[in-house]
Amino acid sequence: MTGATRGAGKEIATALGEAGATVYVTGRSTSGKDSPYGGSIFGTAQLVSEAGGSGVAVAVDHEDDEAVRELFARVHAEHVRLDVLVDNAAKLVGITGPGGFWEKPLEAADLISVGLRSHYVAAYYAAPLLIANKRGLIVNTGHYGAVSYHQGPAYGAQKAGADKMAADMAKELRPHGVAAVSIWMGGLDTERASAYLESLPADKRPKTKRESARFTGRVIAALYRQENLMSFSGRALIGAELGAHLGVTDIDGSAPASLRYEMGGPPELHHTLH
Ligand SMILES: NC(=O)c1ccc[n+]([C@@H]2O[C@H](COP(=O)([O-])OP(=O)(O)OC[C@H]3O[C@@H](n4cnc5c(N)ncnc54)[C@H](O)[C@@H]3O)[C@@H](O)[C@H]2O)c1
Repeated sequence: MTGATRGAGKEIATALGEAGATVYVTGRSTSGKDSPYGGSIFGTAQLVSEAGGSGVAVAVDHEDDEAVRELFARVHAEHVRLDVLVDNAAKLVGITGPGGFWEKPLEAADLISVGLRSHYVAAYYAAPLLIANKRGLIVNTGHYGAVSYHQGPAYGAQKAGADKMAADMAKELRPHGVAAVSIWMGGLDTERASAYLESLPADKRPKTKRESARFTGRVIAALYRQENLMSFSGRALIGAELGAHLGVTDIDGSAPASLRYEMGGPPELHHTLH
């Protein structure tokens, strides 16, 4: 689980812990004090273990290819097998706020590095382990911004790129029984997103119901258990629709709403699944 000190990654990791998984939790922060949003790899690893799994904190900067190689070498040395890679680490800096992309910090483009290139690098080192297992799943955390305007061109390129990367990886991994998908999440009340929304005037805050990233983690766990896992491979999937298909509900028992008709989406599940 990459990029799991806080936000979506923390909740997805915890849900995988609920499913009994050993989860290698990556990120840079070991103290939670180096980000305004808090959160550390140790904090998340503890949540995974408290949820019923086994959390392993590994400090990894996903800009550092060698650190990523060492991560998977460690997974191999300690467990030999790997079932699921969730690629989620994302450098979301300078993206939000008013103005055109040229008026915001150039750092926004770093999302292509940590958020897209980093997904490729993690999958590159994870693939041999997943292939050796003869069954596996790579998930890129995604969003409707892949097909509609959301937070500008860097965000859109990263989201569309992550979907295409999953599709093309899926083609090459299929003969090995390894699936690759993107799962689009709706609006989440993460620490970073909540701080941003609170900075907006009340009438500018989105009215759509939020979903939890724990839900996404539960959907990933359920997807991995499907006998027909490979029939999902290569697709961008709206988490709310996939959850409904797999019978997964959110932590409050509700069914998150698909935002397909507000924000666009990929082909509907029932069009291509059999
Ligand atoms: N928050 C939402 O509402 C929402 C909705 C849909 C999709 N998403 C997507 O989910 C993903 C995660 O979003 P989030 O809201 O949890 O963001 P976040 O900023 O809260 O979390 C990003 C994670 O990536 C980590 N990270 C950043 N740079 C890193 C690096 N160099 N090395 C290692 N880890 C690094 C951070 O430490 C953090 O753990 C993003 O792609 C985002 O666009 C978010």
